[in-house]
Amino acid sequence: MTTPPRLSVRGLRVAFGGLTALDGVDFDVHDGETVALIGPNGAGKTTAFNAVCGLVKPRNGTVRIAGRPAPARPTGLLKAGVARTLQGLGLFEHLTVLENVLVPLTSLRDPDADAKARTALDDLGLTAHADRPAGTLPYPERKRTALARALATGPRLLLLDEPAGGLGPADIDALAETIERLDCAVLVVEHHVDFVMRVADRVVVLDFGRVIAAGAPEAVQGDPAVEAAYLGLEAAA
Ligand SMILES: Nc1ncnc2c1ncn2[C@@H]1O[C@H](COP(=O)(O)OP(=O)(O)OP(=O)(O)O)[C@@H](O)[C@H]1O
Repeated sequence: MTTPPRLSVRGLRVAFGGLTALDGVDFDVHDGETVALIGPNGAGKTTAFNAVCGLVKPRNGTVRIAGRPAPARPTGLLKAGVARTLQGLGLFEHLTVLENVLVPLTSLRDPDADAKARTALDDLGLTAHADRPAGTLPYPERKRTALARALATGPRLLLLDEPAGGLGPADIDALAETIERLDCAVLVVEHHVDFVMRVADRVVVLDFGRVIAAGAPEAVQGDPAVEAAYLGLEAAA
């Protein structure tokens, strides 16, 4: 029997009132693979991400994690080995960096919570900031705190919504190195084309709620439909 993909999305359809945001979207993410979901503004990337996280309820379609229906609640997702970072970061600004990273580990009642949180902080160069309230840190460090919080749980599937957004070149480079070191499955929604081309094993391109191309980054980059829909616009900007 073949192993099911870590994440499998089939026939995903999401509508907001009369607006169809996603219309029959299929994609998979396998263990050890980084898949980027790209597309122009309004293409449906965040909606797809939110449907995978259970934040948006699809009208049709399925989201499966390792062959099982994806849990909708945050703790259920964590137990299924899924961690995510959101565009808005969602940090508890008055809690320290360490306390923020401890939050999901505590909800999982992990007996090694403290050691895992400190290791994640160390891995992301945040140890010196461990006892500072998260809200007092500069944006790149707050963003790394959100990533540390996700990585501390040891996810099998990591979902990243615009991880490079708002970062400068040095921080984007460090982020790419961090992602390249991971051995879990990664789904990343991102606008930054160079970053996507660097970290993604496969790229899925959405336009008007449909998948218009999927494949290796170089193949997708040269696809005329993609150039017209997204990369062309981006290059002309
Ligand atoms: N909560 C909502 N209510 C109504 N319409 C929504 C909602 N969320 C998204 N949409 C609409 O659904 C479509 C897809 O939006 P979505 O945010 O998923 O696109 P995106 O590809 O992530 O865009 P961006 O790159 O700008 O973040 C857009 O037309 C958007 O206006």
